[in-house]
Amino acid sequence: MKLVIKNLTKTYKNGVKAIDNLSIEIGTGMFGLLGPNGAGKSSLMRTIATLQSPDSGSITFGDINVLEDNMSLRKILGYLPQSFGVYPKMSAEDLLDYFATLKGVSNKEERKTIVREVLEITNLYDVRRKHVAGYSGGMKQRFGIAQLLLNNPKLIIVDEPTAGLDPAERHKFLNVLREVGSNCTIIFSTHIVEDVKELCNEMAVLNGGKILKHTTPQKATKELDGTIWTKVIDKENLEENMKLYNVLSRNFNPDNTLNIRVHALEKPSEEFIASEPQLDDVYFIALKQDEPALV
Ligand SMILES: Nc1ncnc2c1ncn2[C@@H]1O[C@H](COP(=O)(O)OP(=O)(O)OP(=O)(O)O)[C@@H](O)[C@H]1O
Repeated sequence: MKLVIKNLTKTYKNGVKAIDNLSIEIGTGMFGLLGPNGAGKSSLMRTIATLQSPDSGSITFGDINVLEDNMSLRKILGYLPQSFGVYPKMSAEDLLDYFATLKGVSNKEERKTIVREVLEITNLYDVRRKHVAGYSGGMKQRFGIAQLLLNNPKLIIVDEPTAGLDPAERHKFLNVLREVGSNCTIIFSTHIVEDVKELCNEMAVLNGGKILKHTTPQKATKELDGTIWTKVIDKENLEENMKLYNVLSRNFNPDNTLNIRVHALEKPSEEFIASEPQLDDVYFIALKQDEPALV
């Protein structure tokens, strides 16, 4: 099923336009929504999840007119907000059983089956009797996925789920999403480029409430072939290099020198070395092109 968003605009009461005439189509699979803090990711996700109304525009998912028929969407929606709040002192198994009851699974045996299934998918079966309140950050996020899977959703929205997870937990979490994502639409927001690279078959860069680029990770990096260059510089020379070249990013080396990455159609000068394009480059180029020109 396809999610189709047309001319969506959302302005908050304080006057901030968080979504600005945004249009996009998202098909089945893992879709990564990449953007810096304040880009409008959560605003877009909350609007799709029917938790807030836009000023104007339309959203459809398959045959469902999302803005006019909230309930039909909610039945097939799984949503994991940025922070899920405080968990009661209940075991994961009991809490999921309770959530399943709330979601309308009234038959006890049916609940038992679905709860076991979602615990297994999220790798929490062995710790099902532990209190969710005592889970690690990564386990809590996987529990978040377990709860949203209870109604077998066709559209899953997860808002920055890897923020604050250590590398091992992040890896486990992404594996769970990968497994879940094969036959539904998952929209996954993040400011970690690596998440999108590892997980998503499609992606968009969002900033200022607008889609700056909609592409696939493979296509986007291929487009940059032959245009990314690196050079080692002394940190004192950064400003000068920033003036001369289109510097996308810089990293410190152990000897306190800097490695700069530059975008240019031709080799900018002799000292530069050609470099393989990375998804980070795609992200920084999209954001830079959106910057107002410096006067
Ligand atoms: N309830 C609200 N009332 C007023 N302004 C808001 C509200 N929610 C978000 N904003 C503003 O809207 C803009 C977009 O915020 P949003 O949270 O959607 O961005 P985001 O990309 O999810 O950022 P983050 O990664 O920091 O969560 C920001 O300028 C933010 O301050």
